[in-house]
Amino acid sequence: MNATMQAHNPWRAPLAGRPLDATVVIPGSKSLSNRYLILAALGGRPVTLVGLLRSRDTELMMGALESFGVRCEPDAAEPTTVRVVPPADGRFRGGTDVYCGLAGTVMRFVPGLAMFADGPVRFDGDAQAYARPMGPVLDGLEQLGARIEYHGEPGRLPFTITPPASAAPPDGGTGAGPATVSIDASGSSQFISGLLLIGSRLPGGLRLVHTGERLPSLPHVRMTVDDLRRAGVRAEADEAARRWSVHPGAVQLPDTVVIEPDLSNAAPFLGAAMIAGGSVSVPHWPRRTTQPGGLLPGILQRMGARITWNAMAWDGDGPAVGTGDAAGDAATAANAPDAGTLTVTGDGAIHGLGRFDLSAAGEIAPSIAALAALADSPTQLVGIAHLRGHETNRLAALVAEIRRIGAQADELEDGIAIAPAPRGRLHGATMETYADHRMATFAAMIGLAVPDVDVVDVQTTSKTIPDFVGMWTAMLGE
Ligand SMILES: O=C(O)C1=C[C@@H](OP(=O)(O)O)[C@@H](O)[C@H](O)C1
Ligand SMILES: C=C(OP(=O)(O)O)C(=O)O
Repeated sequence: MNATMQAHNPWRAPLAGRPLDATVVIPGSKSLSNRYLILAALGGRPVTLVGLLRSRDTELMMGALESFGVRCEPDAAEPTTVRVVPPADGRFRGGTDVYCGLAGTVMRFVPGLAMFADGPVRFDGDAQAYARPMGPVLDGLEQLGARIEYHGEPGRLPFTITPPASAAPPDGGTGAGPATVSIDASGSSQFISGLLLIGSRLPGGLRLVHTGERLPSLPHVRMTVDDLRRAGVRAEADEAARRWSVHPGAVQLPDTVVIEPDLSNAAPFLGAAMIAGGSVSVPHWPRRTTQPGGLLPGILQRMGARITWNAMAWDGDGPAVGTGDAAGDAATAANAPDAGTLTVTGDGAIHGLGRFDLSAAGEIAPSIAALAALADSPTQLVGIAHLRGHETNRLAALVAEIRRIGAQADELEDGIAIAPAPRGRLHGATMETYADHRMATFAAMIGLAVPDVDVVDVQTTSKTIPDFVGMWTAMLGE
């Protein structure tokens, strides 16, 4: 079915007929995949990425890198293994076009690479991407000496970046000291990550100051710092002062990097166990992670789920090795593998969260909102004003779709208030998805409990999941 037919033929979300008993293998993390692709491109020798996400956002990233002269070579037998070969002279090709689609990680991370191109680079994306904020990351590049020409609205796609002659920032060009850049990243953590990723390639390194009141998605900034360190870069964070610094030097990932599953994309599947009852297991769940999806087990537990990791109970922060024998517990913890199987078990009862700050993990808000709409008490998700600049205005979209099925929801200044109705009072509807992958998985979750839910353009899930419908129906045993 092509995209036009999809739009006219919504997908009937399957109702869960019985409790679940499924294991779901989740593809690689979008955020880690696109960071490692960039760090590999900035290196001096090839890197093999194992478990790379192959979906629209990572294809767009690889397309962008290839237009700069980087080679991305998927393994013929295993396409999620990709060898990234940076240009021999370390210089990116300019005079080229980058298409960002609707991918925040492409539109906010790739402009920094244009600093090292040998000519101007023009950036464009989906019409809907023109609404996403871009200004602060581009202001940051201007502070580093780039020239930005906006072809539409200032601070938005499309635009052209002309790099400085030597990627030498005006105030740090001699390499004597770091360039200092001040930006307001309250609209997206990706503005910070996009600048930190290139900091070590600037002659004197980079000192970055966030001037705004709020900083969303802090785990994603920590992920960037962690990944830079993995690539041998000295990076420091003073989160209290909202300052980061990256020392100048080479970027080189290990020869092989294994990518964790996308824990945020696990949310609809794990949440399904709570809605339908029964269990859903996700293998390869890391014991420790920088992904914000690492907060999911704790949140789902609070909403009433029973959680285990490798058959050990979850204590809110991680696997509890609670046998009561302290010495034995310490030994078990030390010997625990780096990854194990996370299992969520539910009985259909879901508790609201009350007032809950989700600023650390805004990208899982749609999945939590689906659970909240089916819960037995209200939830207010706060700290997520910046969701208005995600793939769509997610606060408005969630309010519209929750009301459409007969529950109550209202936009707050920095979030959404959800007042569930008893499940029997909810009713089916054709649910809009606004070209937003997470609004499609939100609708699929609702459809597990509410009959006759049709999902418009379910294919939009391919932004970060290559075969959502196949995975969902397999989970349901259909
Ligand atoms: O750096 C990243 O990989 C991401 C950061 C977050 O962006 P925001 O800070 O704009 O929410 C997140 O929502 C997005 O899905 C991925
Ligand atoms: C906000 C998201 O994506 P992006 O990387 O496009 O910002 C998301 O995946 O929820």
